[in-house]
Amino acid sequence: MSEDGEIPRTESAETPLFQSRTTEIGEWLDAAEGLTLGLDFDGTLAAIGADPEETEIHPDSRTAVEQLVDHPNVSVTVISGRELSDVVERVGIDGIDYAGNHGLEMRIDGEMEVHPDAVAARSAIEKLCADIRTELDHVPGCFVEEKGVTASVHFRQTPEEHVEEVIATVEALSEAADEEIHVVSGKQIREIRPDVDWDKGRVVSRLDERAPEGWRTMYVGDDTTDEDAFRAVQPSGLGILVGDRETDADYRVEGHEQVPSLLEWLAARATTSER
Ligand SMILES: O=P(O)(O)OC[C@H]1O[C@H](O[C@H]2O[C@H](CO)[C@@H](O)[C@H](O)[C@H]2O)[C@H](O)[C@@H](O)[C@@H]1O
Repeated sequence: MSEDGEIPRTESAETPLFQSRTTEIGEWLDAAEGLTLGLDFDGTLAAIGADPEETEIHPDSRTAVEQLVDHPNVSVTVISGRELSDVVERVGIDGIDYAGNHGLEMRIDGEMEVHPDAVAARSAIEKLCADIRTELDHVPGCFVEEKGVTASVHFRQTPEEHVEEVIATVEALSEAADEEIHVVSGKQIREIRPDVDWDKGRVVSRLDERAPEGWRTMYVGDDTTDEDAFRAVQPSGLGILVGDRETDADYRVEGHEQVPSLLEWLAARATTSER
């Protein structure tokens, strides 16, 4: 660690494995008064699969998060691209905070809130979903997940020769929509979002602002939409990528299979720490 308590950042191409740096990460944790922990859902707490309806939190991650919740100096928030009600149901842990639709919807301290500008665009998103469904009805494996204030167009199960058409259609129909709509890439999906300046990084910054003095923030996620959060935790926080690619995260674990042991390590460390 440097004298000001920050861990020196590395080039993204050489992001070190979390497991190889537990000593310095432990020191970083010990230097904090408390931990604000942000966790992505799909690809992090749960494995990526063909059907988003079938996705479940890994049972060992659930147990580790439940242990973290019991610690008074740890605050956990699950921050997902899924609709808030969906991610709350799939995680199902009381005593933590949740952000859905990349933070356009939040449940903090049990209080629900939805970004007002996103609410205003809801009907435009609804109409766009209907148009995409009609236009792409003939494409096998392509489906639209309506999430209220956003939507995801899935093509994980779509034959390669149709993928370009899916992406081009989503972009063209979004461009032609009555309201300003943004199309954002995710893992084998295109997300349709309202014109609201909000992302997972903004959620993390908000959590930072409400954390007690001296607390530090860690964020764990796998997707490109998690990069906003990795940047937002800098300079004093830590970002942990699930996977291996160019990233602004500080450390990485190889895959979602390693997330339970990362959380178990944190839970054990939080409990034994003298904070
Ligand atoms: O922010 P996240 O919690 O990671 O949510 C991002 C998106 O996750 C889901 O889609 C992804 O997972 C699916 C199930 O494993 C997979 O089939 C799909 O290809 C992935 O992109 C979810 O369905 C989306 O709504 C979320 O935006």
